[in-house]
Amino acid sequence: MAGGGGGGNRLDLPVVDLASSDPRAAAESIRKACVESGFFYVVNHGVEEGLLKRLFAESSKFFELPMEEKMALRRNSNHRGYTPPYAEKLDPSSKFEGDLKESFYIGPIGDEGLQNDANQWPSEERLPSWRETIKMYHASALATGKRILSLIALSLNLDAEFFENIGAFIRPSAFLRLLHYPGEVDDSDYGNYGASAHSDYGMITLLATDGTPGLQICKEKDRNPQLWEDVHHIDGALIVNIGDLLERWTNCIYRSTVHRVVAVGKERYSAAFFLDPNPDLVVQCLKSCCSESCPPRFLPIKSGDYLKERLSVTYK
Ligand SMILES: O=C(O)CCC(=O)C(=O)O
Ligand SMILES: [Fe+2]
Repeated sequence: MAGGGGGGNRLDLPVVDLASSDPRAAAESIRKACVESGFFYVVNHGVEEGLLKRLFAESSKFFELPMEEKMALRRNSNHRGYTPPYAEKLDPSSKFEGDLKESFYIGPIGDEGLQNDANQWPSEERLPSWRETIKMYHASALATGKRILSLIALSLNLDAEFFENIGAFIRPSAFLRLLHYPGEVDDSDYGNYGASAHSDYGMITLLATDGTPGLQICKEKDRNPQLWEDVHHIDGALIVNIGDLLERWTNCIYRSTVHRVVAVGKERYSAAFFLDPNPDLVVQCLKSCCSESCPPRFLPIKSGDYLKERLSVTYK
């Protein structure tokens, strides 16, 4: 164990079958999960097992490149590209220089001609099947994310097409973050985190991991002492969690739960897909989630403005 908070209690989160013939029942189980912890699993999610394997293989090929090659693709002003270890601190109050992980961001993928594509890609000579694999995974995760959001809409007694109809998917801000956590760490990093405590910023996150433990959630961040619970891996399932924008839409009925990744002394790979709405979309409390006695807790805000504000405090 390389420090970082130790093991937490084991959690039993619901497993939602996306191929269920009873979407109302699936939506009901999502509602319960979103109210209780903001985390659940999905199975029969439509992302092929072979594609996930290829994604992880390509991810490790990238992170194994020499540091100067990775740094040549350093995160640009459009928030795409490579971030080295220690350059990002998800919990700004952490006493460490930065989180242990290194990561690579791929944003919405532009047209075939790539004129609209602000992404950075490793060269095809170096990693021949990288771009194709990432593009396939991005598209597949986006399709799955939209299906989950239609169930989330049903779970809020809205039409299944609610998010589509308000324009959330016109130019969705869909970012894939490949993550690599080191195995052994130096003594000076004793107690540091792979990813320090944070909530996700947008609508939902779809998380795939290589099965290595480390992810923990804290359902009540203001409780003293905090209770951190392990989110264990289920083969074939993706982990889904609610982000801040859905918490704002639902006036905190659905929870954007704080989570972190502790160092477990073993190398770890994961891929987080953040499905966030069109940046111009105004996010405001749903009518069904407020009343005179329970007024909206947040002012309406443009999705893009909220995400920018949160990102600006995360990076040095
Ligand atoms: O790697 C993980 O398991 C979690 C990553 C995460 O929370 C994030 O990237 O926002
Ligand atoms: Fe996260």
